[in-house]
Amino acid sequence: MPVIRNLGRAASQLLQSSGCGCGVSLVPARAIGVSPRQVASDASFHSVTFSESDHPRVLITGGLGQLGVGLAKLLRKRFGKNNVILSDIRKPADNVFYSGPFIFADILDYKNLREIVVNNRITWLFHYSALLSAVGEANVPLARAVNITGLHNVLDIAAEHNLRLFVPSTIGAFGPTSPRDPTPDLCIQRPRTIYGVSKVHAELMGEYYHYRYGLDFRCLRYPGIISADSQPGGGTTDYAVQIFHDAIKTGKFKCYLRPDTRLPMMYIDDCLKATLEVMEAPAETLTMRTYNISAMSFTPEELAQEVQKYVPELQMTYNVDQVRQAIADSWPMNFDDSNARRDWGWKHDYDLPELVTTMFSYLGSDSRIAQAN
Ligand SMILES: NC(=O)c1ccc[n+]([C@@H]2O[C@H](COP(=O)([O-])OP(=O)(O)OC[C@H]3O[C@@H](n4cnc5c(N)ncnc54)[C@H](O)[C@@H]3O)[C@@H](O)[C@H]2O)c1
Ligand SMILES: C[C@@H](O)[C@H](N)C(=O)O
Repeated sequence: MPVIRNLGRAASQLLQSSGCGCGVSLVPARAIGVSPRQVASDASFHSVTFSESDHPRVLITGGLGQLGVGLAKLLRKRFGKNNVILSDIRKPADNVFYSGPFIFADILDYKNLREIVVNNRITWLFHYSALLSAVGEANVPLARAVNITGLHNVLDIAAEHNLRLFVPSTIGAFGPTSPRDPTPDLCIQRPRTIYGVSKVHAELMGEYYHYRYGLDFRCLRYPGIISADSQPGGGTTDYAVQIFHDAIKTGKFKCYLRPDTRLPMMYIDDCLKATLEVMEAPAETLTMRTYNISAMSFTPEELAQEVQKYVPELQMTYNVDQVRQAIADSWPMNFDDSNARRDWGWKHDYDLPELVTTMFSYLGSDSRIAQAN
């Protein structure tokens, strides 16, 4: 690491002393200039007033997906409601809109994103916008735009404005030639989805900006995330959320992955806790900028067995979707997160039994569950 950091320093010193008079900056070139469009700070969202405090002022992009609303809730508890702005290109539900500041932000609109950061004096950015693995394969040009061009916009704005930037990566950043059981932080990464390719790109670009421009980039590779009060956005691990809803509603679940498909998974509270922890970790504790995090790993068959403790009559059938099966077969089965545990004390709270108990207690104990107990 120090070698690379020194390389970056040496390169900028070389440029600065080159005598070209071109005033080489440590931030990306397009980040220098004046935004032609300035809007009033409260023009497009409601009731945002920041109190003077040491708290970071946070922007979450792509915040209306499976993870963003929960993240906003956690961050608002910690930093104050008005210090956390949720954003997306979709219309928020009433309860989300009235729970704190919300703003329209399209990450493909560089100038607008920059205005939002400037006008709201943003200091931390959580970049959640993305097209996930399955929807990415269904629309590669859009996935490329959102996941790669959008990331470039975010990186430049973050570097220019000295933001602490969190970008989630994924188990999908690995591929069939990666070691799969377990998968360490540093190994071959040759994913075969546009989602995975874009996430490896994000990891590498973020780390490059860190060493080249001093950007405070932090990245966790999430497993498949399981949540009760938000729906997944079109990934390969979505079955592990849907099974709970279908078990309760119909007592039947048709799984699109083979029964023995093992993937790393995590309950949403652990995922969001890890995200906040890595953002708050002192920089000197981070020996890396991209970490695996892990909690549990299971197959559809094992999940069904655990669900059947609550819904014994659950009928699980399989109708394999070749696209998602091929993706899952190329992903890690178990994730090695020993570096996160060592460096900043990562520790998960939920294993499979606690996950299933928590999901059923959130989703309501209807007659099926009552009968089982
Ligand atoms: N959910 C998981 O299991 C999981 C696992 C690993 C990594 N991640 C990563 O975490 C992040 C959040 O995941 P999620 O599950 O909430 O995703 P999601 O698909 O549920 O939500 C993504 C959001 O991005 C928004 N978006 C799309 N195009 C946009 C644009 N041009 N500008 C702004 N927003 C745009 C969408 O409207 C959507 O609300 C993603 O980066 C994802 O790759 C998620
Ligand atoms: C694993 C993760 O990145 C996402 N849930 C997907 O399946 O695409």
